[in-house]
Amino acid sequence: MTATRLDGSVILGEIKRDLRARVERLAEAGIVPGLGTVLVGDDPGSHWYVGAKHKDCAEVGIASIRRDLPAGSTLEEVLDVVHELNDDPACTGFLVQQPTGLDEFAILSAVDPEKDVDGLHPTNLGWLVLGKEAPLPCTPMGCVELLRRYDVPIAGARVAVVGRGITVGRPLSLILTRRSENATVTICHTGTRDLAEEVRRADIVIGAAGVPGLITPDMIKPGAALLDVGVSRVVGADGKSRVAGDFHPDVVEVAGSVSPNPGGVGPMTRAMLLTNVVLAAERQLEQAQAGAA
Ligand SMILES: Nc1nc2c(c(=O)[nH]1)N[C@@H](CN(C=O)c1ccc(C(=O)N[C@@H](CCC(=O)O)C(=O)O)cc1)CN2
Repeated sequence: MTATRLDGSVILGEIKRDLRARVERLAEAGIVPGLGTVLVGDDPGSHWYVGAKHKDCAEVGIASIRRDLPAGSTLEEVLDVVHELNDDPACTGFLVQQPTGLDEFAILSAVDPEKDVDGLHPTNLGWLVLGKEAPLPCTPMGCVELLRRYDVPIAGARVAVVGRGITVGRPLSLILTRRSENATVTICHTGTRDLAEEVRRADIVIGAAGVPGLITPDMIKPGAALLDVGVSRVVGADGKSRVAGDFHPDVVEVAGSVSPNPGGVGPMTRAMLLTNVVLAAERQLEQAQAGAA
């Protein structure tokens, strides 16, 4: 079987084109969306992610506000920058790049929920639980959008989400069980008695455990769609570091479709971030127009 490649880079390009048109319409109304990022420390991966986000913004016409803090910054110093961005009218939405090595809950809670383009503020996660509209987390929405764009049936599908983290596994399972998605979801984690059995039943498998090669070909139902969210770094026999996903590479022999890694869910995470920034700006325009009427 030759698995279809669920190419996130191609979809990122399409989404950027659509967003550029929406940003132009906002500009006609006098609004320039602005994305703020807060980066703590000198982790090369985090620097790459933040740099990529600002490059994406430039291509779409979104202004960039970048606050880089040195390693060893305190929680208070990070919170000062968060409060500054909460109050900055040029900043439509912002995020604090994770991990910071600090109290992530205190940081997430300090972000103005209306500017929370990561969709990870407790209030916004609460709205998701309640089924109300609010900014949605970027990686989970990226997974759903990737499946939609490649016409992978979601309604009625059995989905195994491997990983129960706050940024991916848990919110993704909530999104997939909304009426608009209508999937049946099993969340697998370190306490799952028989991972292979749970995964083998699934039409769609999301690997979000961060354990390289955890999900092997014998666990895959023939024809299933696989999304790899794992971004562990391993050193190969050549001594070079590379990204290793949660799926064993040979799963392509059994699956119907597979997201490459890199090039799958990562670019979709960036696409959803841009979408959240534009949506936040559109909401702010609507509120301003309603206030003026
Ligand atoms: N505040 C947040 N922090 C983090 C998030 C997040 O959603 N919000 N997610 C991850 C990192 N992340 C976004 O910030 C992210 C991950 C991957 C990519 C990406 O495009 N990856 C490329 C390959 C990169 C490589 O070669 O290493 C790909 O998959 O093709 C973008 C953003 C943790 N922190």
